Amino acid sequence: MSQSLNDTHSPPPDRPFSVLLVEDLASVRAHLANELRRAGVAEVLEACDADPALRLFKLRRPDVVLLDIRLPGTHDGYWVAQRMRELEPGGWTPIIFLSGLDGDLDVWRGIEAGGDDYLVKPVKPIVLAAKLRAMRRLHAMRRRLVTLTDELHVANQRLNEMVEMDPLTGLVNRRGFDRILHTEIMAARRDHTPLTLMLCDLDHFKRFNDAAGHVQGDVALREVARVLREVCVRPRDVASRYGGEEFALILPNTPRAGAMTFARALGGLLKTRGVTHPDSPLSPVLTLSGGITTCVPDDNTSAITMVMRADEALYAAKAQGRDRFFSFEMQMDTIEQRKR
Ligand SMILES: Nc1nc2c(ncn2[C@@H]2O[C@H](COP(=O)(O)OP(=O)(O)OP(=O)(O)O)[C@@H](O)[C@H]2O)c(=O)[nH]1
Repeated sequence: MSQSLNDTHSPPPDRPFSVLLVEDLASVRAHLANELRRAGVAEVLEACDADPALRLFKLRRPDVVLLDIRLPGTHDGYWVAQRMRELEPGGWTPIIFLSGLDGDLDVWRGIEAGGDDYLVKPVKPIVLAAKLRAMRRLHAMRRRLVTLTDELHVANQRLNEMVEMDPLTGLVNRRGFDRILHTEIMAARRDHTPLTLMLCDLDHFKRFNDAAGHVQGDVALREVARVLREVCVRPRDVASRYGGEEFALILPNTPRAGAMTFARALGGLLKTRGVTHPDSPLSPVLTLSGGITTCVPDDNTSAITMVMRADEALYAAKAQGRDRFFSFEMQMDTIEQRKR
């Protein structure tokens, strides 16, 4: 929506009102320029034929164009109006045709070519002033509309962000996670690149809450979120709050070995932060366990299968003593080797 209105051709909002006057006869041009200034136009840009008119239009972005139909050279005013319209896709600078011709067909051709109004020469000052007033009014309304559209666009963007944001931690929430994981699976399938999903769960967090209280629990969750944001250094890495004290990391273009290095860095950084755990049988500071799955997605890969695999690996990490990361695929490889 904003794209169509707020095009690059829109003049800056606080610029004085300007008119581009395209007229080949110097005496008529001087007279009209004078009348325009008397009518309150701050800047009158003057051109005598097609090329300088288009150059000025591109460069100075006038608010209104007064355009003579008959111009010297090969191009007439209709042609100039069409080029002007092409130069501002989505934008709309009012164009008023000027001509000694007053046939109905000329009016028709002028409007067809992209004109908004038509003035027959010699132009009466009072008529010129009235048309300008009308165009200025339209111009002001359009500016207001552009501003409102911009505001609406910003508000919509903010709303979209809020819909996918977890309020406690500021991380992407479950809804955002679902969307992004789906997108990244499609991208990795297309590009044949490895995608890693890591589910992390804080260890003995119930005991944390029970001993320190929920408010301190929330503080700890925010600190964990900060750590996750810090380790997600690549632009497409995403840290999300999957639910409660569970977090999910989506790491595009990350093979198994890279995922393990990442997990070690994450566990190490969380320990360095040293969030005191008041009642953990494992460690004096908060720790987490993680389940990892890595694959180059194919037609059978879905968000559900990836989450199930990461969850299974997480369950194994918890069962084996917590404060560790397990990879679903590495576990599978080990099982396969044992079978042989
Ligand atoms: N403070 C706080 N606590 C939360 C929030 N969401 C979930 N929790 C708590 O996280 C705890 C999760 O407990 P469990 O699922 O039993 O897991 P755990 O105690 O961490 O045990 P393991 O995962 O087996 O190590 C519960 O006490 C929840 O109340 C939250 O937003 N804030």
